[in-house]
Amino acid sequence: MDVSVPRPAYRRILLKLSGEALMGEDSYGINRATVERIVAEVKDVMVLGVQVAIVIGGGNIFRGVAPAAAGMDRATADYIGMLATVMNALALQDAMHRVGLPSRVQSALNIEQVAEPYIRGKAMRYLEEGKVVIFAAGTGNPFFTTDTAAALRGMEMNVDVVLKATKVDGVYTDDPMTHPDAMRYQRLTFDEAIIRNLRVMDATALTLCRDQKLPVKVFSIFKPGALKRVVMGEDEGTLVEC
Ligand SMILES: Nc1ncnc2c1ncn2[C@@H]1O[C@H](COP(=O)(O)OP(=O)(O)OP(=O)(O)O)[C@@H](O)[C@H]1O
Ligand SMILES: O=c1ccn([C@@H]2O[C@H](COP(=O)(O)O)[C@@H](O)[C@H]2O)c(=O)[nH]1
Repeated sequence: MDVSVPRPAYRRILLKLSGEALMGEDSYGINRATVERIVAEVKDVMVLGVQVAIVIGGGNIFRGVAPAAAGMDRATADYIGMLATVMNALALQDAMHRVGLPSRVQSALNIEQVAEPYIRGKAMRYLEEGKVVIFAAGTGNPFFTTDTAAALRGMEMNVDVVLKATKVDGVYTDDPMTHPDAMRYQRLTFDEAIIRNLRVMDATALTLCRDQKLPVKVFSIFKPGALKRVVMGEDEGTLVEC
């Protein structure tokens, strides 16, 4: 009889949390119950000994390319978008603190009264100490996205995988929100995702991950227990790899 306990498939992960995932059923902002549920899911994988770094999006508050930003200088709109991710990061950290999950926020924009600056070595040490590191303000540069920040920080942190937690349960042949007949891939290559313009993740992020051979798993953060199933290597979401 095999009594071995199943072990996580990954030692260190970069979880990209869509800002919109924090809205829950609301149409805007941060839904407290939703944040608490996501934090509980993160805690479930931390107790398995998995090191967790998070890049948080800002789409629930502000997007540089959204209609709300129309007419604005693009770089200014993007800085507003990055500041939105800082708000999400603080809300996430607060919820982690309330359940005793140690975490640190590091910001790519200098905002030292609010969050530590991004320092790679320090972030690595926090991960080794079992703290969640939440990366805020994306890459710190306008004209980028938090998906690209996830690829970048994932590479810098030497993670095993980028887990893109979003509203849909994987990569589809077309946007499933607008094409209900679209089919989900179980796995596909970066080149296929880029050539077919499957916009679940932006092309810059996909290219970075492809070049560094960093796999990406796309899954739904709204599906209870999905994060743990992904971490345990179970069949969940879509794997994008070389
Ligand atoms: N081929 C595709 N397969 C799956 N999803 C797709 C595809 N094309 C477009 N999408 C859309 O991509 C979206 C993923 O975006 P998500 O909300 O995670 O965006 P984000 O910009 O990373 O996050 P944020 O909400 O923080 O701005 C899904 O809502 C989905 O509707
Ligand atoms: O590196 C970055 C990351 C983000 N932005 C701006 O922030 C918003 C919100 O990020 P999402 O990835 O859409 O969640 C984004 O639309 C950009 O305006 C940025 O400029 N640089």
